[in-house]
Amino acid sequence: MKEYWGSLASILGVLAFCQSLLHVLFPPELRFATLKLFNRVFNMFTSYCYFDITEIDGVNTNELYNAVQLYLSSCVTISGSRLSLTRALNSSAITFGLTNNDTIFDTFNGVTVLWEHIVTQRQAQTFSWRPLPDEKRGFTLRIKKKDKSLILDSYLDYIMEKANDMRRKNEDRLLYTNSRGGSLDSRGHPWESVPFKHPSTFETLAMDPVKKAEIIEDLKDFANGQSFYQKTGRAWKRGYLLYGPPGTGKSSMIAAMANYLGYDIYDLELTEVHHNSELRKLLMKTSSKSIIVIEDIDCSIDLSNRKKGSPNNSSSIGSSYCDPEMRSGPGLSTGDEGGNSITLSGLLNFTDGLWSCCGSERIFVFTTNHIDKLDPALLRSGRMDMHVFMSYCSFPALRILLKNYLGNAESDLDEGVLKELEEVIDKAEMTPADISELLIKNRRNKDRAVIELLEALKNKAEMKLKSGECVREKNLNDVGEEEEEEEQEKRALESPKEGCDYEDSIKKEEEDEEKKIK
Ligand SMILES: Nc1ncnc2c1ncn2[C@@H]1O[C@H](COP(=O)(O)OP(=O)(O)OP(=O)(O)O)[C@@H](O)[C@H]1O
Ligand SMILES: [Mg+2]
Repeated sequence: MKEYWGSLASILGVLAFCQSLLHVLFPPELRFATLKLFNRVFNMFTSYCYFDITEIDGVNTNELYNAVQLYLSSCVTISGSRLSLTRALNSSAITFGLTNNDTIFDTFNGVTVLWEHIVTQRQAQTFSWRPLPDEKRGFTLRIKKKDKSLILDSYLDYIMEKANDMRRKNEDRLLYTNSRGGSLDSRGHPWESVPFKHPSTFETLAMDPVKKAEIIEDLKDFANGQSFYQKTGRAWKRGYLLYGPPGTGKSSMIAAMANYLGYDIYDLELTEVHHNSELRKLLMKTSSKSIIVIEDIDCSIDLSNRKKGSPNNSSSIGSSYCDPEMRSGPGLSTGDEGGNSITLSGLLNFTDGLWSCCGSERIFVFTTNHIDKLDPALLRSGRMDMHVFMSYCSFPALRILLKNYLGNAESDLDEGVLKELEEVIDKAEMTPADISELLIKNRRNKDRAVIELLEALKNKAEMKLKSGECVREKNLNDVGEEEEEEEQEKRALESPKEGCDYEDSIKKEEEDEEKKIK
């Protein structure tokens, strides 16, 4: 041990001697040039190149530093011996990062690179308009010289993209509304937002599994389809029309879509928009990766026919959304694209015109209870690419609801009861909303819940059957009466005798009248 300390002391002595020798040989003005020279010589012999990404670039925060930090948090496993944890504002997720002077290897396109997180104390505070942190932080990226041209640009692009994705997923998503009308907030923004916390997912959504899988696949293709849309010259957007009776899950489906893709939702209240130009401004202020929703579109705007009511092929709504008389009045619509009122054409341009392409990766979803009321122009592919019928509860959908509310695995349910449910469910025409209510009420007693549900379904099916029979009977009676009336009319027309009688009686009446006058 004594020897060890002895040799260490002599090494330190030699180093101190070298340092003073350097100071003598290289005065300060030469020192920098010498270091540069050393660096060059070192660079000539090393097979690596190094890139420094500092946290603060001059006085601005370096975006790339934050992106790298976030990106590396996806490479660092929780098993690491020491990790730094962060939770950003508006985020419910915790991310892991490298601590001071830690290193990590990453592989991109088959090339392995090394990242080092370097933290040093900042020298005495230099003058700055903005207070700088005490620590100087940065990442150093080490890449083999031969790989530099192969991956550097694409690797950094990939990191930025991945980090943006992660940031979006970690951040709470927002639900925007234009309920303030056309007025802007202090930042000139027409949308108001609240955190979006709807728990609906495709797993909890009760609908036909085949249709559900089709929609999920479509959404996945859309979200991963940037190059496809670029290649085919199409705007990167997609339209879904959800239609069906109330309580069949149209709004729940929108929430599930947003949760699946991690998109924000813009809930557009058309009745609050008064001009086409306002509609355009709202569109311009929506962000990419978002779902723009117009619920109950048939109630918000007269979409019966573009050609009807206006000389300019536009259906007017203006301030008269709910007044049928005013709605159909042709004089009301200016059809003015310049923006005196919202027109159907304005809405069509909103979804499919040139303006619809400002921003990208956007989904339009319209919902309605009455698809037949919508103008075919609105429904055509390119505007509404996928029409999804949300039907009354089917048997596969019922299974999902039972699992959601009662936690019933299929094996828990009695075979006989299942069979009865299957037989009666389609005849009952009950919505998932109605069934959900029944199940919530009895969720603490599973057996009772299933029995009551079965009873309710049977009653509803019976009522349906009876009302169906009544309607059929009434139709038959109506047809019978109509036929009889038709027969009488026919007879009246065909029978010349009856016709003569009628003429005779009129003649007789006239003669009586004359007699009276005389
Ligand atoms: N398909 C479904 N899957 C799961 N839950 C559903 C479904 N349909 C309805 N529900 C339940 O019923 C409630 C109402 O459903 P939702 O608001 O999605 O119906 P909707 O079709 O949008 O009705 P409306 O046409 O009246 O707007 C939801 O909160 C949800 O709990
Ligand atoms: Mg709804």
